[in-house]
Amino acid sequence: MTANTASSSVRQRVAVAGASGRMGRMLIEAILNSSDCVLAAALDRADSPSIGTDPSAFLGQPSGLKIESDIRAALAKADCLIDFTRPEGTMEHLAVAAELGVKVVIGTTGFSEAQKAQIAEYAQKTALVLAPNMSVGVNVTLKLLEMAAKALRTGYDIEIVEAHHKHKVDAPSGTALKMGEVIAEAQGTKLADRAVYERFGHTGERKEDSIGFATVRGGDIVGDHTVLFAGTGERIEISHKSSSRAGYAQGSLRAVGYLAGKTAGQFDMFDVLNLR
Ligand SMILES: NC(=O)C1=CN([C@@H]2O[C@H](COP(=O)(O)OP(=O)(O)OC[C@H]3O[C@@H](n4cnc5c(N)ncnc54)[C@H](OP(=O)(O)O)[C@@H]3O)[C@@H](O)[C@H]2O)C=CC1
Ligand SMILES: O=C(O)C1=N[C@H](C(=O)O)C[C@H](O)C1
Repeated sequence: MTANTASSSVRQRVAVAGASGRMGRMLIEAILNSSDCVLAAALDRADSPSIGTDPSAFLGQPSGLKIESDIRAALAKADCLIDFTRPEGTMEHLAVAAELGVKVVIGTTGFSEAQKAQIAEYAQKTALVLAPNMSVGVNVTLKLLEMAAKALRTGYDIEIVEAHHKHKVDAPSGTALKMGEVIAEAQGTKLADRAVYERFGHTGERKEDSIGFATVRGGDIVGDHTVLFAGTGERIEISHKSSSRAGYAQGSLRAVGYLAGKTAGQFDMFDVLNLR
């Protein structure tokens, strides 16, 4: 069977960057099974062994497309790019998308502050969604954290623990950092003034008002996040655990649909899911 790649006027034509990556494959599967999107192009780096192969061959379901490396040619065929790659790759792709007015859903994590500022500038030229976690469950968890952080402003020490697979290259995860930002903001503060990313040796007592981060890496853990509010005589733990990447892909497709009516501006999953 030839998969869902035939063009239709109402369906969003989607290009996927990092097509042979963990999320790239998940996204391709989700698009091929979607009635709202068609797979318009699949991208990988020029030196990737995947170039020239069918992006859905791994599903045993040919798409009729070939993975390519020319971002400009790929985006000429698309309404929206979904990018889960690395910060440097996303920045390169975004420059071209902004020039061509192609919308972008960015799932990549690990951006520097300078890169985030550059993304905000590109958002003046095209519409984009940037979120470190596209899953509905994680974004609802962020809202729960906002509420908890307001109610537990004093008397509770906050620690964020995240666990991911052994191939993950950035730490703490983008989601853990976002959790820290949401909590700090709900408490009228800035994460940069409170974050403690490392502890080793004779650290002294816990710094008052700090938000601590701990990172676990191993095996095939998809993504676990726990925020601990540790008080005196009690503690509250708010956890989210992903057992599949499908939720990230489904959230990304919702973001594509959300952007369909937009021409410029930066949005996140709170906008897409109407959680703001
Ligand atoms: N927002 C969310 O919901 C989620 C975000 N993520 C984030 O998405 C990103 C990708 O994760 P994952 O799929 O696991 O990673 P993978 O390493 O499995 O896939 C990354 C893909 O991007 C390609 N790539 C790497 N560097 C570049 C570059 N400079 N230019 C173009 N393409 C590049 C890789 O190609 P090659 O193999 O040749 O290097 C590969 O195809 C990470 O930042 C991760 O944190 C992940 C899951 C959910
Ligand atoms: O690299 C991953 O796998 C994931 N990365 C994102 C992050 O850094 O928060 C989202 C999810 O946790 C999976």
